[in-house]
Amino acid sequence: MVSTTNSPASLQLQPHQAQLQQSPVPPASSTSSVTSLQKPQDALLPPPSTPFDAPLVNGDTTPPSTTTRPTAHKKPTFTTRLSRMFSQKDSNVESRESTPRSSIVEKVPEPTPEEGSDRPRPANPSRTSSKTERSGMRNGSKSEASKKEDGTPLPPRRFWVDENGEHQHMLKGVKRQEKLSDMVRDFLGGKKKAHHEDQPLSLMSNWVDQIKNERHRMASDQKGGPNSAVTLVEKYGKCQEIVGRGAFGIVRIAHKTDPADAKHEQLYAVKEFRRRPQEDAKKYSKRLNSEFCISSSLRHPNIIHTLDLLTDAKGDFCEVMEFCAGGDLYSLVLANGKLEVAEADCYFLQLMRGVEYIHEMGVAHRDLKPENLLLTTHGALKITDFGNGECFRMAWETEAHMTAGLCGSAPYIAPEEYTDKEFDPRAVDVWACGVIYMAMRTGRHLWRIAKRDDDEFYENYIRGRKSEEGYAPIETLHRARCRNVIYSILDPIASRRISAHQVLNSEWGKGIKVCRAGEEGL
Ligand SMILES: Nc1ncnc2c1ncn2[C@@H]1O[C@H](COP(=O)(O)OP(=O)(O)OP(=O)(O)O)[C@@H](O)[C@H]1O
Repeated sequence: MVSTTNSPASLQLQPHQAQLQQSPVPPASSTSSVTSLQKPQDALLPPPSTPFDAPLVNGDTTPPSTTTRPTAHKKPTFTTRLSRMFSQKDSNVESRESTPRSSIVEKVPEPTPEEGSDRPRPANPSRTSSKTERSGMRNGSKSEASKKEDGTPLPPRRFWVDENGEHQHMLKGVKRQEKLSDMVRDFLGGKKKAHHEDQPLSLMSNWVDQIKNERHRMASDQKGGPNSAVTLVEKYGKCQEIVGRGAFGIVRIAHKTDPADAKHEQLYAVKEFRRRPQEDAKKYSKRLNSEFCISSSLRHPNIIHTLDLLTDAKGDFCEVMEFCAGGDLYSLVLANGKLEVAEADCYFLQLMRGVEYIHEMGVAHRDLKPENLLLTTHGALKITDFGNGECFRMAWETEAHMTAGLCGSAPYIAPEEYTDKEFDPRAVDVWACGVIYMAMRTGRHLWRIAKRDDDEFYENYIRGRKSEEGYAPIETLHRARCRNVIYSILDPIASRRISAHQVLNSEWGKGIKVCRAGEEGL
């Protein structure tokens, strides 16, 4: 039986994590120097960080250590490794299936002859299945889990399965942020520090500098006060609390009172764009317009709904979006450690639906990462931040344009981006989705950077995926059909990688249950 609650965070290692630790991480060289600052979740919080994030400019072919993207300056270099949080119990027990060797992902492109040995690995036929394991979590109503045996209240559950087999999410962004604040306080106060400082792939690594940096920025923000543009305020209400920070902008909640019912407020997220250093007015407005043009033309339950682009009193552009009160996926994983299997699967499927949709529309995101996946309180996932978005096919075209250059955050960047050759931007989005899925399932990154010479974890992966044993972190995904899809997504040969459409049509993809909120985007 598996708990479905927000289990108390602990610092336990999972087996594959222990295994990972045995491999010393190469000294933080190129990757550490491009570590990027992550977004804070609210005004109280320092920005959570992934240790190896490196936002890189589209078209920038310099190595990550010398990224030229101005946004990288917001994210300081970190070498300090802090602790991470893992669920105390292994709450991710999932079904083990016996799948015949031939049963791999449907419609997975056939390997090219020269790559024949490196293909989605067959299932281990010795794996057994069990009904209990298949359920993957404790069933029951929300109230059922509200008290412990001794009568003391349990923390509210973020995920559970109803008796009818449907699951539900209940996310409290603010609560999670409080938890993160506590963690920050602990770290600053010197508590819990040493235990896992040296975990190389921790999502929690390298916080301290970010915390300092964030405090500094918050102090300077308070001087300017909230956005006060009349038109913006009139249309969407007053911008108040900060819900997030990006590279050069902050995101606030605007509260608009319903004219028909003064008791009701409509909330919007307002992203304020700041000009990057060395960005002239023309470039600035072009950047924002292209982000706005892309995002406002997309309508899908799993894509953030962008409503408007306005300037505020200071002349800064502000993008108005629907507000997602559940926070972002990064904070969820950071605060809770690895997610439940069905929970992660639900988010993953929503992500793939969003990605399939944008690809059909001729748009690649090019910066998919948990920070850019927003959640509603009921668990609808929405892709946001099209600042690096790319139109690879115009409406009148049938063929996709290839692209070149590094773009995104290091742990999520596909290997072909490090080559001089042009590549399909859709495939790099799909690669990032595979890394994101693994982050949800393990609570950590697979590697710092997908470069064999620079990252031992990635090197091990490339070797492992060809071997009978497979790659340990992926092998912990007990369902063969799931593993096969993940291996097919994380195929280092981009031309062979499966598409979002194929993921959705795989045996595993078709079997994933999405919650109602996720179906409807509510
Ligand atoms: N619509 C929204 N609802 C709720 N929170 C949001 C919304 N949009 C953004 N946020 C929060 O703000 C954070 C920063 O937003 P976003 O990624 O769009 O900024 P950015 O400047 O483009 O970031 P970067 O360029 O660093 O990737 C998000 O990670 C999220 O936590």
